[in-house]
Amino acid sequence: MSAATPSQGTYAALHAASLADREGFWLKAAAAIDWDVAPTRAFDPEQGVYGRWFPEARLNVCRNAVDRHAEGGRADQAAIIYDSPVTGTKRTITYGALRDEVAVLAGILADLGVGKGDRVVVYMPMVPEALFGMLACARIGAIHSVVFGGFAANELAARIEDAAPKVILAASCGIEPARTVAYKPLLDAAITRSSHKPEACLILQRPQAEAQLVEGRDRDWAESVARARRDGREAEPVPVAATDPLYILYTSGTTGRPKGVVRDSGGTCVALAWSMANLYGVAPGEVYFCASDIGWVVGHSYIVYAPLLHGCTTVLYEGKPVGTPDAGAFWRVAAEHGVCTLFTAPTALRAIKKEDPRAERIGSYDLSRFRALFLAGERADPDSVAWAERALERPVIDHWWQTETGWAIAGNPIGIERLPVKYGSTAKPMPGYDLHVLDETGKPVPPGTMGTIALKLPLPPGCLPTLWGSDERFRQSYLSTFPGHYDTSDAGVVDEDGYVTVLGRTDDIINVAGHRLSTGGMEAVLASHPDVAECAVIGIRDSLKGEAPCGFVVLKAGVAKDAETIERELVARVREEIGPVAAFKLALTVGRLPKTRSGKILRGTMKRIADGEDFSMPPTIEDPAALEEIGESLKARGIGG
Ligand SMILES: CCC(=O)SCCNC(=O)CCNC(=O)[C@H](O)C(C)(C)COP(=O)(O)OP(=O)(O)OC[C@H]1O[C@@H](n2cnc3c(N)ncnc32)[C@H](O)[C@@H]1OP(=O)(O)O
Repeated sequence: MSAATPSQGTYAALHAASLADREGFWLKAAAAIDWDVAPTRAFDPEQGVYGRWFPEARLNVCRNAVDRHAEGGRADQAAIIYDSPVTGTKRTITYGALRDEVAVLAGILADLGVGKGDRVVVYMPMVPEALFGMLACARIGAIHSVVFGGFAANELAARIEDAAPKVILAASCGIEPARTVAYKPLLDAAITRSSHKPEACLILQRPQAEAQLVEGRDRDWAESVARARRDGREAEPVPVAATDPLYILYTSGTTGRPKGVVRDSGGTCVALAWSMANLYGVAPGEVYFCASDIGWVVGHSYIVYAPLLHGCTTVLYEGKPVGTPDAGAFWRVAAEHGVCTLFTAPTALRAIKKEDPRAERIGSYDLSRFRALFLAGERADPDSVAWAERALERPVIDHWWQTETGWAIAGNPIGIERLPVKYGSTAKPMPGYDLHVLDETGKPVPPGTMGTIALKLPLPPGCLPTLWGSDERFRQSYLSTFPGHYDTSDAGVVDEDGYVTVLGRTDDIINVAGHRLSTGGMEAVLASHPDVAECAVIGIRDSLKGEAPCGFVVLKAGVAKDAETIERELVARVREEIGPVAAFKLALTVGRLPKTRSGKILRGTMKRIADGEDFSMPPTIEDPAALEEIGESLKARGIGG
């Protein structure tokens, strides 16, 4: 069995080598993967939109993540530890058992007519069957598209419409600490709204809320598995091209439908296996705990694929950082399962810090095997990083990546060399990333100067090669602003030492509790209210969630309904249309929106006012009094200076 071992050399030497000798660097990393046809070259610049990784190679991702470990001495090692405080359940699934579960489910999918290249939507909470489903797709070369459970039917419908799945895997419900979320009515509504209809849905019935099955379309998961086992039905891994898609994961677009980020098979395996040893410093056989959700890219990469590709045990945690039952939950899990590395979002850390400011709960647990805490998903505030360092007495490492990249753009590769931590910075670019900070004309800015962070093409393995069904949208969205570069749409600086600091988005995306959300999408929902004439949504600073959305609405002339009722309706409407994950709780009725003389709404200045920051009056403002009115309406709700 091959498994990535940490690369020799310093960070600087490796990063330089990855750019100077792309072929040599990534072909060496590719040795960690079992190929059906091994790559003879790493990159073909002539294929795809900007080139493709491992163009002639073939492999099966599921075989690499499961079978080779089951057959290579890890059959009795835990592959997945499911720990669910919300249901009071714990379950350990060995690599041997995982192989069986996945092979049977893959057989069921194949019997439902799913084959190589077909799409399967997965709308499931954090249960082992969701992972079985993802891996079963990979086993037969089907493309999964997981949709986060906190999205409403409309968002699910948009994803079904775009991915056109043959089959949908779903659970009857998800379990939030305060309520059971019935998934099935959302699924049924989404299928009704979508013009594309799946041929079948496989429904995992959970006892907390069993679902009504639709005859002729829905099948019971447990019954299907029992039947397949009885019939000895299993599917073997199907080799696919390294360039074939492994999955599609949708992320908020600035306008209109969500963008289907495509992840390929070969590059993903190589990059993720490399990252486990070199970035996270984790060895095969160790226990890795990524406290995110399989609906996000972090969950795809570091709950499912990377730990399993690397022969680790992955912890699948169905709970929250606080309240299930307390702020010691993560430390309890880490101690109980012998976790070496925890990866979570800064918002989770802030929630723990708020409830247990003196970090007293940590002392109740044996964290002797715990080595490092990694943070990503949003900017990590220095206070929380310093708090965690003091409390854990371990490295706390912020790193930066995007749904599009699938793994870290910048980080502190403790498997190679531990770089000094600079609070607020995500350290240095990872191998393969040729990172530049550019001004609006595309010229590099001097160190320490803010600009847009752009990545010179090609992107390294594991990053998106395109958007599902639209090379043109991919080019327009990411490659057109700075020719020859991928535009991250994140603003930031690189300092004299090469440290990267990400400061915020350059588009209308906001980050709420580590969730990337489009303010444009929320504005569309507000504007659809019959009483709303115009609106603007901004992200305002939130001590817990990083940012929280705030909507300003101007009502149509002659509306008789009181503003408070309309504001309540608007909050409900966003929850209904986008989902609870939008965390849209604040709508403010104002007399007018501040605009430039050319009619552009001054969202940036409104945000500075809401965040209590100094601002200068934009010289092109139509009427300065409109900004004062925004300040007053915020102040009336206790927001801003
Ligand atoms: C690096 C590339 C990336 O950025 S990938 C994305 C990385 N981001 C993450 O991993 C997300 C990190 N955040 C979290 O895990 C959560 O926000 C944590 C910190 C645990 C807090 O969770 P919670 O208390 O539920 O707050 P929230 O803001 O997430 O939730 C808002 C409302 O949505 C609901 N919700 C949440 N998850 C689900 C779900 N799976 N199914 C159904 N509903 C869900 C929550 O219950 C909450 O609802 P409510 O408004 O309180 O009623």
